Amino acid sequence: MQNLFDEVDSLDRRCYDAYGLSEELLMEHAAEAMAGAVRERFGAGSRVVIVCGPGNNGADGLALARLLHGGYHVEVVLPLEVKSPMARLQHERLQKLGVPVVDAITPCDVLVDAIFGSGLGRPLGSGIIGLIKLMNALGAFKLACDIPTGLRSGGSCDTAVFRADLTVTMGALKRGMFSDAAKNAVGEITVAELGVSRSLYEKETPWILLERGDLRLPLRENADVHKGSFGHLGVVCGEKSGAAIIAGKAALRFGAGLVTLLSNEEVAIPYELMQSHLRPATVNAVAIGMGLGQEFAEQELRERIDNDIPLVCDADIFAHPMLGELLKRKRIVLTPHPKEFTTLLSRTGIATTDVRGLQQDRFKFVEAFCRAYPDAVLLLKGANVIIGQGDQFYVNPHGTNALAKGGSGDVLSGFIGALLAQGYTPLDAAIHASLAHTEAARRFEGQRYALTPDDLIEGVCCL
Ligand SMILES: NC(=O)C1=CN([C@@H]2O[C@H](COP(=O)(O)OP(=O)(O)OC[C@H]3O[C@@H](n4cnc5c(N)ncnc54)[C@H](O)[C@@H]3O)[C@@H](O)[C@H]2O)[C@@H](O)CC1
Ligand SMILES: Nc1ncnc2c1ncn2[C@@H]1O[C@H](COP(=O)(O)OP(=O)(O)O)[C@@H](O)[C@H]1O
Ligand SMILES: [K+]
Repeated sequence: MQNLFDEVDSLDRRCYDAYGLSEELLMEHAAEAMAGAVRERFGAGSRVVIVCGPGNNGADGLALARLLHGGYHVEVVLPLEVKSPMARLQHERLQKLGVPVVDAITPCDVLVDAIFGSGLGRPLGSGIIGLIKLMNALGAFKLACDIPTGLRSGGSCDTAVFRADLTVTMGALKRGMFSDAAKNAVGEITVAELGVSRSLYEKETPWILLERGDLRLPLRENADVHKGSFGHLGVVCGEKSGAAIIAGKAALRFGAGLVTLLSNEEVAIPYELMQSHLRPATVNAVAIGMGLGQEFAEQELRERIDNDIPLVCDADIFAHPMLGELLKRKRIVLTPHPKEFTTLLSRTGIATTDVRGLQQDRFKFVEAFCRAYPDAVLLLKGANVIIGQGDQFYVNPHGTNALAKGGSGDVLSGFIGALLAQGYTPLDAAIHASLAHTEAARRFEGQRYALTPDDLIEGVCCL
């Protein structure tokens, strides 16, 4: 797990006020970290073009130019007037060293974006937009200083955004770098320590980035066990039975001792799953919503979930009349995709927004929902999954675009249901099922376009 911050200004200030460090010292460390990243990947003499903006992001770039000049063939491009005091100081130093400042970007091995960082405060002008498009079209290795230019701190992107291969971010990980839109821009991310170790630079934060190694599988440790030891998941099987079948198969594969599809009529299902009209007494967790449609009358549905067993709720449940009733429950995991989350937000009166508005401010909307429903666990799907409960938030950035296919979400619901049935808390079930889901996708050996729900289900066999 790593910490995520919505701003680092207060962390920088603590370096000055509590640790007695100076802005210049922090900047030298920032530049040295980028220089290290270049040296690791490119030999002396390689061509490095550094595009520097008016503020301290530009100043970082100018300091980088000083560090590399002599060993590398460095050129600096200054599309805007150098403004901040630190940028002016670094610029003067470059002039004394004779580092070439050029008007146009020429072919190079490394292209560094130090135009804007955390200070991007208004929309990019057309000149900078054109420049970023040109930079993105170049074949060089692309390094972003702190944050790719065009990515705003809330995680939304301007008309153009620098598409980095590597972002060297200063001091700590910023939450905005883990929005869905940011995933196109940030590339690999490394954190530069700025003169004190990260543990001293960072403070407590409610936002956590999940790492692949955080995954806790439902391993079977005791020998004297039977199928009943691993829970019984009921999957409500509605109009589109395929969705419930996928979830059921996923749950069985992820360790649930028994899985029963709760259906209204006889449906053809794989032989390893069971089927029942009523909820068997041993069912200790229920998955509901996937492919539900209009199949059940409210009373019929209520009968299937009428005690306080944990639920995982997906898909059609967010538009269902019973939503309000379900949200009163204590043990519930909600797994909307962005469109479904806009429905959830509007039906709960928290916000009226469309998918575009939601995606521009995913973190804020998740916080607002979790404030209003502190018992519920919310898992907002997307390129970077957000999981929240109360005032604790986690981001799972490990999914790939191979998951962008019908049925991937049904598999996730099945995995969550399996962990609920095996006794995980709703929050742990959401976290570890999500990590298993993304890990299974990453380990798939075929092309990204080829991953099917069955591949994901098979994928959890060998994590
Ligand atoms: N504060 C610190 O202690 C450290 C800061 N560092 C660097 O400093 C950066 C932040 O520096 P700044 O706060 O100067 O911010 P930036 O360098 O990101 O940009 C601020 C400048 O750009 C202008 N600007 C903002 N949006 C614009 C737009 N759309 N079009 C044209 N001009 C625009 C502002 O008026 C201001 O002059 C970080 O991203 C990081 O790279 C690092 O050196 C590490 C230490
Ligand atoms: N580009 C992507 N990168 C990473 N994960 C993705 C991407 N697109 C979709 N996913 C994941 O795939 C799943 C899709 O779920 P959902 O849209 O509910 O599908 P369905 O309802 O068809 O099963 C979610 O877990 C989501 O986070
Ligand atoms: K930048």
